Amino acid sequence: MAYETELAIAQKAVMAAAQLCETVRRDMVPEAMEKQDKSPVTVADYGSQAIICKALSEAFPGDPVVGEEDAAELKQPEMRDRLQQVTQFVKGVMGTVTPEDVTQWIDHGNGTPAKRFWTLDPIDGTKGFLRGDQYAIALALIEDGDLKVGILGCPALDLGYGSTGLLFTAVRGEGTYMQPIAGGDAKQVKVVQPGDAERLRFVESVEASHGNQSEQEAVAKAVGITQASVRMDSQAKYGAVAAGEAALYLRLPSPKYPDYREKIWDHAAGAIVVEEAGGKVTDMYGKPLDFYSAAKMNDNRGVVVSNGTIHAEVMSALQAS
Ligand SMILES: Nc1ncnc2c1ncn2[C@@H]1O[C@H](COP(=O)(O)O)[C@@H](OP(=O)(O)O)[C@H]1O
Ligand SMILES: [Mg+2]
Ligand SMILES: [Mg+2]
Ligand SMILES: [Mg+2]
Repeated sequence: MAYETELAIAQKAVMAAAQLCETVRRDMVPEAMEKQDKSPVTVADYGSQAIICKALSEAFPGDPVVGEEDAAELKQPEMRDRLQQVTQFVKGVMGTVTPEDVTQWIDHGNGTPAKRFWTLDPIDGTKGFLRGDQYAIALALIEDGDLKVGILGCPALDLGYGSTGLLFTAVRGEGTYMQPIAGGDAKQVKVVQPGDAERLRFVESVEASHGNQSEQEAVAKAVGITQASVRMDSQAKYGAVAAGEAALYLRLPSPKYPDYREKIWDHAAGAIVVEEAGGKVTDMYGKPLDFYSAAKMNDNRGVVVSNGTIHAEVMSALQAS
């Protein structure tokens, strides 16, 4: 199997990060700290990035990591208690560590795209995490401009499989697998097959400002989806499409933020998980997502994720609208 070592190490790291995130939600009411761009971050986002970056830096010291968070704010003197808190949670998962270790590991995630690199969202859907809803830990390996490995940990996702917490893994050319985070067998998953009317559902963000819900509804209707959307935070939406529980995920630019550009860590892991399950991922104009030029996907607008068979129809509906 290709990328066996990468997958094993990344999967173990994502599992450990998931354990930290769930511990934070169990032990405290996580509080949002505000980043410079006004978006929220929590001790769990920092702890998760520390754990995963440590594992990657040890196993693959030459690979840059393009992660969402950095430790600049956490290193400020007035943040000492917060850093202490993050350190305690990281300790709980991996034993002895110092605050300096933690900030160094987090900053290992300040890399830039290269011939081969990882991209990491330590908690995708921080707002969902804070609300007690869905969130995901998303890690992907990009080589020569192509997604090669993706790991998507969804600690609060169940999809009716009887155990809460699902992990999706994908290696290019080798399919997508889903397994319970709590332990158990991995099974291969496939997107919705044509004609499966019951699963012809669409998913979108809970946060209205992360998309354009009225246009998303109109497009879904135009391609024959009659059920109301399922709203879900984070890349768990990609998991739902990969597992065949939804046929479409629409993320159209919010009219409130016309200049917003999607970030690679918000889509990389999810995209390979869906593609390897037989689905298709493009921007709203049908262009492939650019995961290698920069952290911001400057030349893409919106994201459309489908089971593949309805993709062309969705593109026509978008053109018409
Ligand atoms: N105006 C906007 N349009 C699209 N995505 C946005 C956005 N503002 C923030 N986001 C992204 O939406 C992600 C959450 O996605 P979702 O809405 O699917 O749960 C956030 O990831 P983080 O939570 O990792 O910061 C953030 O990167
Ligand atoms: Mg964020
Ligand atoms: Mg994110
Ligand atoms: Mg995040």
